[in-house]
This record gives sequence, structure tokens and C-alpha cells, in this order.
Amino acid sequence: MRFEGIWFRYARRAPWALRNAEATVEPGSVVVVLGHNGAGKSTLLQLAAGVLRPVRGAIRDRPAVIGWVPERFPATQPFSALGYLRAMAAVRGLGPGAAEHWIERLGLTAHAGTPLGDLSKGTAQKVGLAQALLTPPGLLVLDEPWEGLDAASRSLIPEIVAEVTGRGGVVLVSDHRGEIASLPGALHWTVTDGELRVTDTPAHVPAQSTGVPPDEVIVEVAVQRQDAALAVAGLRASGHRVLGVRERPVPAEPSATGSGPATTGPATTGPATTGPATTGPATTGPATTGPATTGPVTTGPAVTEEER
Ligand SMILES: Nc1ncnc2c1ncn2[C@@H]1O[C@H](COP(=O)(O)OP(=O)(O)OP(=O)(O)O)[C@@H](O)[C@H]1O
Repeated sequence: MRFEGIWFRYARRAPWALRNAEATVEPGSVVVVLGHNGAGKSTLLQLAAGVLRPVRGAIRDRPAVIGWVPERFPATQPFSALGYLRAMAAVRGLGPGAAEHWIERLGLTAHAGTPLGDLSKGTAQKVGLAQALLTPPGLLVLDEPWEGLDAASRSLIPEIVAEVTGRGGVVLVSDHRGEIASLPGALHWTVTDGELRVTDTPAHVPAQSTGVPPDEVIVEVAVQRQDAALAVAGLRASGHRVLGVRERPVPAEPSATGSGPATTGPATTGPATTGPATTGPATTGPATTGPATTGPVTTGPAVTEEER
């Protein structure tokens, strides 16, 4: 997925909330978007999700299925938690059981019958997360997902992130609380006063930060694009940890840090996997492309004017 020269502002003469953002994110990657309050993180994430449209520039190769969890889940609708998720599942053409699965998985059973408006912030946040996951997303956008979650629930986020990237999906997540440490291997983008900098590319992620202990090695393999999800699942089933899925090999010599595409180099290559043994054919970069079909929530999309 590529951000090509994205400019955005909320009104015709308002200051630019995002200026000329350029970046590329490869299939199977996690990007943590860092920055101060008001820097433009949520704006960038909403553009990524297709909730906002760029005033200038374009987002290319966005996965077809998008899950978006906004910073604040809009809990003002006349549904119970389960009723809401069932309605969202029905909208997406899912059979019975999808809502119940996520109610159980996210520990929401005790709140299934509670009206959305009566849920605590953290519980409402989990309902927001559940709706984004009803259909497995190729792009999952999480705006401050840890906000309001208790210690026991926080580990859900890395688990879910790993599941999405393991299928070759992309996860963009904003973080101003320093929870980034729980997402080893994540890339870092920093937004400062509307300017996006890619502060960590795959070539710059030290092996240590991918959480590879000394008794493990990283094995890079390439597989056919269409086999990626299966290969990732196979590697996991064999007890290996899949660190990522990407389109291109990491350059031998790290290039300079700075803004611009997250990776460079010719196409192909699979993800890095770790484990005691080398596996056979393995993983790689699926890249679902196509139009953005945001799947989530309840607030109406804030679509802006074409050009201001
Ligand atoms: N709906 C809106 N209408 C007008 N201006 C907005 C709107 N949403 C955000 N802004 C402005 O756009 C700029 C970027 O805001 P944004 O919410 O993207 O920042 P952020 O980095 O996500 O901040 P935080 O960490 O506080 O959530 C800010 O100046 C903000 O005031």
C-alpha cells in the first residue's frame, strides 16, 4: 500500500493537517504511528482507512477489506453489544456465529446484553475491535487501541496484530503511550506537525527488536504470492514464528533513514521466519489490492471536498 503525496486539511482555509505524506507499507507489516497530540496521527490513519479522502495525492494498492477501530468507539446507538455485532455481521453477509465468536474471544460475554451506551470505555473499545475483525481484514487500522484496555486485555492487541500480518495483512496502529514495545518488529512512522517521516524501515529494524533470541536464526524464503497465507499458516503450525511478509528483500546495506518509501529494492522474497529448523517452501507477500471498502463502525464517513 502506498501513500503518494497525501495532503489533507479539514476545511478550505484550515491549516494542513497532513502535508505531502509519502510512504509504502509492505504486506505482512505492522506500522506504529508515533507523534504528539494533534500531530496528525488520527488524520493519517483515517486517510489510510478510507474514512477521509486526501485533498491531494492518492493511496494506492489498499487492501480490499479494511477494519478500522477509531480512537473513540461511537457507542450512542440503540444496540446491545451483541446486537450491534450481529447487525454488523449481517451487513457483511456473515453467517450466524461470527458475532458470538468475537464476543467470546474478546471477553465480552458478560456484556453481550449491555446497551452500547452503558459500556465502560475499555469494553466499548473491545466492541469496536470486534466489529473491525468480523471479516478478516487485509488492512487493520487501530487508533490508540490500548486506550481504556486493562492489563489483561492489552495482550489481545499483539495477538490480533500477529494474526492479521500472518495472513499477509497490514496493520497501522497509533500509539502515544509507548506500548510499541509489545509489537516487536513493527516499523515506526512519526508524524510531526502534519509531516510524516518514515523513521524505521525494515533494513533498520535491529534483529534484537524483532525479539529473536540468540538460539534462533532468521530464514528468509520466497513463495508464490497466492500461497502466502497458506505458507504462513504452515510455518506457524510447524512451530516457527513468522516475523513478517513483504514484497521485496531487505537491501544488504541499510540505506539512509528518512522519509520516503519504507523499503527499496527489486521485487519478491518472502518473510523472515525464525525457529530451530529451516523450513521448506514458505511464506510471502500477498498484497490484496483493490478499492477501499471500509468495514467498520457507525459514524458516517467524513468525506471531504476533492480539492480545497
Ligand atoms: N474533525 C476535525 N476538524 C477540524 N480539525 C481537526 C479535526 N480532527 C483533527 N483536526 C485537527 O487536525 C490536526 C491533527 O489532528 P489529529 O487528530 O490527526 O492528531 P493526533 O496526532 O491524532 O492527536 P491525538 O494524539 O491527540 O489523538 C490537529 O490540529 C487537530 O486539531
